[in-house]
Amino acid sequence: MSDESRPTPAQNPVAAVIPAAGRGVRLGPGAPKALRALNGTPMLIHAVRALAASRHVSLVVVVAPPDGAAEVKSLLDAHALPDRTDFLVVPGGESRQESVRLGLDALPPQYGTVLVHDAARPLVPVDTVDAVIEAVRDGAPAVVPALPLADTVKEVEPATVAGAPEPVVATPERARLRAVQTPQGFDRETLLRAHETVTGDVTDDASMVEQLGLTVVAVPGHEEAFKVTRPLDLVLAEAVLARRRLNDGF
Ligand SMILES: Nc1ccn([C@@H]2O[C@H](COP(=O)(O)OP(=O)(O)OP(=O)(O)O)[C@@H](O)[C@H]2O)c(=O)n1
Ligand SMILES: C[C@](O)(CO)[C@H](O)COP(=O)(O)O
Repeated sequence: MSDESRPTPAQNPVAAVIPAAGRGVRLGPGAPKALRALNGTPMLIHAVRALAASRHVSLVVVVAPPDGAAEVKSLLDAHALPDRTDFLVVPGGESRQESVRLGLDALPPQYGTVLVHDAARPLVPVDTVDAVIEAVRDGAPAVVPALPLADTVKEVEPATVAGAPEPVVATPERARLRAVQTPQGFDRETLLRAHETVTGDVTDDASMVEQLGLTVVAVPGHEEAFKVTRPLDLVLAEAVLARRRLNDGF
């Protein structure tokens, strides 16, 4: 798209969909993961603030646990959030993919750029959010924040019995691999088409766009955008928040 035909930021506002309807099975027993506290504040509130910190994001759609929409609305009302951002809450579904689709269904028509961000990545820095938005506004139909890997990765023949040794079948060249984070950013029409067209299990939204045959681009991610998945991740998240408080001097 030429610079002249590209919509200005005012003509193309950004909405963020935050799927937060997961149970958090890998985190262990307790409340749905997004509602668990990090330093006394629900993980979801951290994630909402992280996205609303971008001055480009004017709407955040939270996809709540299926029977938790009223609770999530009360949580949003009870916590300080930027006045310039609008908030919507919708109930989620059985899978991440279904929850994202339910969030997309709630989007008003004026939003041409859409971010999809895991509530489980509560500490993503605003610079990462803005880098994704900028790449979409520069014309990419789909953008992911991504980091190089620190471990060597092996492809295995998965064991049929848990804990049994698994034959290694390949070692992909690590320099070409990236660990992909969120927010993932999209031209709205592309993301809607992907969700209408692609069936089957996927683990992120960008891979649905890849299945349409379109190019997805990666921009630098951030180590603080990690996903809170297992109990040790909670320890790391609280340590990051403590470090931020020290650096901010309060
Ligand atoms: N039915 C679902 C499942 C997941 N998610 C959301 O998708 C994001 C990434 O999912 P994940 O980290 O796997 O969360 P859970 O599904 O809660 O984790 P687990 O697989 O351990 O249960 C999370 O913000 C989660 O709330 C969702 O909105 N709806
Ligand atoms: C979308 C995602 O965070 C990109 O890394 C990831 O695929 C989500 O996986 P999960 O198993 O649903 O947590």
